[in-house]
Amino acid sequence: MNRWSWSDFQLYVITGENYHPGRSMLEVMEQAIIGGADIVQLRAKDTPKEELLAQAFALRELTDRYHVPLIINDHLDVAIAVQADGVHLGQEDLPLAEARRILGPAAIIGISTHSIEQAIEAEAGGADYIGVGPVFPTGTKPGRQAVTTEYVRSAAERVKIPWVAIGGITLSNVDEVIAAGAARICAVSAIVGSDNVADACRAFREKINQQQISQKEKLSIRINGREEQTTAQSVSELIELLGFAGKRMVVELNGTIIAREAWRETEIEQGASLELVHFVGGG
Ligand SMILES: Cc1ncc(COP(=O)(O)OP(=O)(O)O)c(N)n1
Ligand SMILES: Cc1nc(C(=O)O)sc1CCOP(=O)(O)O
Ligand SMILES: [Mg+2]
Repeated sequence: MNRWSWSDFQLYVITGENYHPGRSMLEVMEQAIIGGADIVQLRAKDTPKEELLAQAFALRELTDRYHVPLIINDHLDVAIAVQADGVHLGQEDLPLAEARRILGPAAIIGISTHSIEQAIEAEAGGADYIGVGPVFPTGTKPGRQAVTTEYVRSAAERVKIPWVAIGGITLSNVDEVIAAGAARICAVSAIVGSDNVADACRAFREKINQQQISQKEKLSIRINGREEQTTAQSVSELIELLGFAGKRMVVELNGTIIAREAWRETEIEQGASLELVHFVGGG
């Protein structure tokens, strides 16, 4: 069965009421969902509990209508009261083990991490996903040191559970974050502060999808012992892309010499190993 699972999410949108004066949290988040937010978090740091609870009930009703998972930031009691799908906890919030004990195995528990050590600890502790950030400095969390795309790169290499890049991510810098290995993006200001929230979400999703398509199309191969990525599908295409077209070459593919006449129909597959010898000069 090909069912969507919450962990397939690509775009995670968090509320940020200060960013949209004159528009309600609900209308902004509905636009975010229409534009493609596939997971939503209620985060309202300075809102009194009673008001927060009312917002959570309203957002639960909205997210249920669109079948989008709802995460509550910090407050387990609110998450339980509104039957949210889970909670998001920071390094200084309730410990993960306590939250799991209270919420049970079905709840989605996300943990903020700011280093690979914290990521590994959260993964080992049973987190369902982690936040990786802040990638860039952000006014939403002023004074926090940016972890840079270096941490995104380490997360891409080492974290096995779903993880989402967060912090100062905009349409102008998201390509860098995706190029560093992020498959999931989270944003507050760049989305809820946008004049057209739905279009902002569409644009984020488009960027995530574009990068993933081009990553998928690339093959990892070895050329003369070096790891390379290529879009070439045949030996002749590879020779052209490398700028050797028309040159005198010997091509060995996976230990077999390939005659020039066979270059066009000889396919290059994932993991192929090539030795390319280019003869310089005459004779
Ligand atoms: C998806 C996601 N990642 C990180 C955070 C930040 O959580 P925390 O460090 O607890 O900070 P506050 O949001 O509580 O100020 C998040 N909320 N969501
Ligand atoms: C809430 C939050 N947590 C972060 C973390 O790194 O843990 S960064 C962040 C702010 C994200 O907002 P914006 O998209 O406006 O930068
Ligand atoms: Mg928190």
